[in-house]
Amino acid sequence: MQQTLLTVNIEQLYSIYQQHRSVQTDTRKLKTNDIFFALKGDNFNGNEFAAKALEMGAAFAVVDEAAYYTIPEKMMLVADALEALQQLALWHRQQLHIPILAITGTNGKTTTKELVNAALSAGFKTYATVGNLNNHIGVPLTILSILPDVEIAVIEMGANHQQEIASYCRIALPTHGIITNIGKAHLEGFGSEEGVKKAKGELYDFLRANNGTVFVCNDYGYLVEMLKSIPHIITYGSKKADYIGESIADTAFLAVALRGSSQVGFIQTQLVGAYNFPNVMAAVAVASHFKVPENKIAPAIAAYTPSNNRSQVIQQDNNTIIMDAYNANPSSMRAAIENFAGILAPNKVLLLGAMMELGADSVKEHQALVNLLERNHWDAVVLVGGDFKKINHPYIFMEDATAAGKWLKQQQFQNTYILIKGSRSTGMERVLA
Ligand SMILES: CC(=O)N[C@H]1[C@@H](OP(=O)(O)OP(=O)(O)OC[C@H]2O[C@@H](n3ccc(=O)[nH]c3=O)[C@H](O)[C@@H]2O)O[C@H](CO)[C@@H](O)[C@@H]1O[C@H](C)C(=O)N[C@@H](C)C(=O)N[C@H](CCC(=O)N[C@@H](CCC[C@@H](N)C(=O)O)C(=O)O)C(=O)O
Ligand SMILES: Nc1ncnc2c1ncn2[C@@H]1O[C@H](COP(=O)(O)OP(=O)(O)OP(=O)(O)O)[C@@H](O)[C@H]1O
Ligand SMILES: C[C@@H](N)C(=O)N[C@H](C)C(=O)O
Repeated sequence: MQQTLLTVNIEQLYSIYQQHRSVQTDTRKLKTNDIFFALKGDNFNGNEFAAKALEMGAAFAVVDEAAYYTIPEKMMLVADALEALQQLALWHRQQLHIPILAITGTNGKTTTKELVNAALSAGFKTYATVGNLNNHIGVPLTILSILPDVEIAVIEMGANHQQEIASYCRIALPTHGIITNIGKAHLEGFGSEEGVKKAKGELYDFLRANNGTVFVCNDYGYLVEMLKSIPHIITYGSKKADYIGESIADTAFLAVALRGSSQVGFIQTQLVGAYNFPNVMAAVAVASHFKVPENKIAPAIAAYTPSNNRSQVIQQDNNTIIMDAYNANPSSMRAAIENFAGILAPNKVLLLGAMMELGADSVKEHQALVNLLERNHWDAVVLVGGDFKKINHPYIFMEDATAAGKWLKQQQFQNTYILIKGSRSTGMERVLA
């Protein structure tokens, strides 16, 4: 059926959305009455699934190829289904008169988002990004999941190139923002750490131009330098800040003692690593600012347990395994190794997978990690795959995580702390499979 491509009739689409309030881009996850958006990806053309989505019980489908506009009464044909999804999200955002806190940064976005959401939920009806649905599809899907009774929303924004955070801000219209930190990740797309700073700074640019509020870790001079002309600034950190805490991290799990006038008190977290200190403090600052009762903040943060191989602690026989295999980049690797070095434990072993998406800096960054490792004594170090193969080091090298796992089983370590970390695609969690 030949049809002219249409621009989005946003009011009609919004009226359909208001009847169902559930949007899906994947037939494999479809629920009855979802509105299906046919996206194009590397492997499939979502348009091919639109009719099937309706058969499966979708209420409506948005397609962007005329050949698939086969059931006009239940379909809308638009020029670009992804753009339609983003426009619908913006329209919905404009109907929500609530604070929206955007969180970006190199490391700790998901953990900070979860902690902030946990702390805010102790006083408000909240909605937060699920998992790390933080990109050009995930951000609009997150906004469209905010129901009318939500009082505050927390939205994670990821990026691997310039102008990406700016584009998400134009959809989410955040009123508040956090850049967790700036480090080395996705250098392939950002070019350099300076490029990462510029890209993450797009959140501050938006808040600066829109009378927004920034929560910032005052310990990071490079973030403080970026705050010029931000209308409202709330600081947290280990000294000289609106919310001051002390990190107590001599066991695997971080504890934080609040100082100054805060009544939040002492927080025993279930998070490994002193590097989670600013993530916890961000949650304290946000919840306190929004006036969540102070006696409810510490229990809410303490109850949060990480998942999905993000710094999870696993007891196996009498060994303690820190499974941090969700992702890796030079900054988070450095933080994890330095934290591991500081843990008081008799025996320590590291299995580290290669880091991805580092472009021209990749070999240099892998070499820098080896130099860092060499500053400490370890009982064993296994480096796995990728650019670890291209550098000189005194450690064991394995081609992949499966081989590293076989090696680990043969060792029969006792009373040992074992750190497992690597980029997503190295799948270092397979070491324990
Ligand atoms: C487009 C899409 O949603 N793809 C998802 C799909 O992938 P698959 O390979 O199977 O299919 P296609 O992409 O080719 O599919 C085209 C469409 O067809 C649909 N479809 C396919 C088969 C079928 O039987 N029925 C169908 O309806 C399909 O759903 C598509 O709409 O499935 C995968 C498995 O579930 C998904 O992983 C894949 O999702 C992609 C990756 C995606 O972008 N999902 C977002 C919702 C999201 O937010 N994902 C996050 C990861 C975000 C991330 O990596 N963030 C980075 C920084 C951001 C960088 C940004 N520039 C970028 O490039 O993304 C970070 O470091 O944090 C997540 O899933 O966790
Ligand atoms: N504040 C921090 N500083 C350095 N590294 C951190 C920090 N917080 C978390 N990490 C490291 O990053 C890993 C992933 O944490 P998290 O998922 O919260 O980050 P993220 O920025 O959301 O990553 P992604 O965007 O890939 O989901 C942790 O397991 C830990 O190794
Ligand atoms: C998983 C993705 N968000 C990410 O962090 N990528 C880095 C390069 C990784 O694979 O660890």
